[in-house]
Amino acid sequence: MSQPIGQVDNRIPVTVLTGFLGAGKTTLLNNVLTADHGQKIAVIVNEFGEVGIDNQLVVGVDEEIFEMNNGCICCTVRGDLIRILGELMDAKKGSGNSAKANFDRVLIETTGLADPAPVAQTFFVDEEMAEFYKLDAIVTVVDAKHADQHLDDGHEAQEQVAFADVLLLNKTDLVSPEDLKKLEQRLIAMNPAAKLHHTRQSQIDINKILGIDAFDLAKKLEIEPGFLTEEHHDHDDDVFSIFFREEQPLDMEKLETFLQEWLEDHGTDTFRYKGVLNIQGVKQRIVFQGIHMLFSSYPDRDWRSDEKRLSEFVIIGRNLDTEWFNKQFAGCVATAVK
Ligand SMILES: Nc1nc2c(ncn2[C@@H]2O[C@H](COP(=O)(O)OP(=O)(O)OP(=O)(O)O)[C@@H](O)[C@H]2O)c(=O)[nH]1
Repeated sequence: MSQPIGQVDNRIPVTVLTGFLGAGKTTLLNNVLTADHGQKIAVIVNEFGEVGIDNQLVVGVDEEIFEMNNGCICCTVRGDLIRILGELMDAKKGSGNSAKANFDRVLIETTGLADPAPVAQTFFVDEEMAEFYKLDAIVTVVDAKHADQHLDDGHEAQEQVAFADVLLLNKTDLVSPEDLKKLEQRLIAMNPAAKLHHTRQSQIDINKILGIDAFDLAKKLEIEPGFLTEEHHDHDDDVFSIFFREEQPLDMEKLETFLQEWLEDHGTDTFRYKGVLNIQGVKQRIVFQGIHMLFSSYPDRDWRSDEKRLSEFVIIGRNLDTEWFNKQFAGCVATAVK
């Protein structure tokens, strides 16, 4: 909803952070949350899969993180999004839980499988939402290494690029300058209006992504004339997730060996795998990150004495053999230390 000319727009700005699985959204979110900007940001995180791993990977800061799991923000959990936004709005207006009122902008990280259009739609179709919130920009993180594959393959990645107000062409360290140029041209052809920045580790001056007043409803209606009225359910139904949880310590080598074996033949269909692991003999949590054939792990903070040590791991992709994975995971439990 636009404001009459001359009237100050006091609405709460909302930034929607999108980008395909593993592109660098959580990395960007962490950069924003740790940057010195003095703003209070209410963060809403949505993950595909029953259990969120991202909430464990988001830096510990004052901001409250609202999690929405078990579904995709653009369909099954859109009700959750509206509820959380409603609660935040009530708190700010003084009629709700005052503990939630301490924010001056909202940042929504969507799952990599989400179509941003219905998320954006939320801020236009409901009058109360539209009066209180203003969609500031849709920021799409693009994985320079895997973008061509994702754009060839799926509708969601294309929508994420087409709907962006800002495109962060991330992971520029993983591709040659020639490939980067080609990809940049492809992105510009798909969405000439978006501002495009090259990034590594999603490093960007936050003034280029927050408070930029870039969302232009008229332009979005040109791309998708049914934007305000249509139901958007263009999902690739073949994509699903497998979740694994184990309280006994794991053997890292066994985990890497079976993943390697799987990826040799199924790397293309294995979009994203990640987890926080309890590894035998290691006093830190091990964060594991994988995207197609590329994976790595690193020690994070020490396990705290007041928390349960456990491993949680999720794999998202197509044609995943759930039975095989469950067996392999179970086989990764470390044998007792001698
Ligand atoms: N080489 C390289 N790796 C990066 C870069 N940016 C992020 N990564 C890594 O890519 C992996 C995925 O990053 P995330 O920020 O978790 O990606 P995401 O988009 O939040 O992932 P999902 O929420 O699972 O869709 C992590 O291991 C990051 O450290 C980069 O510029 N270069």
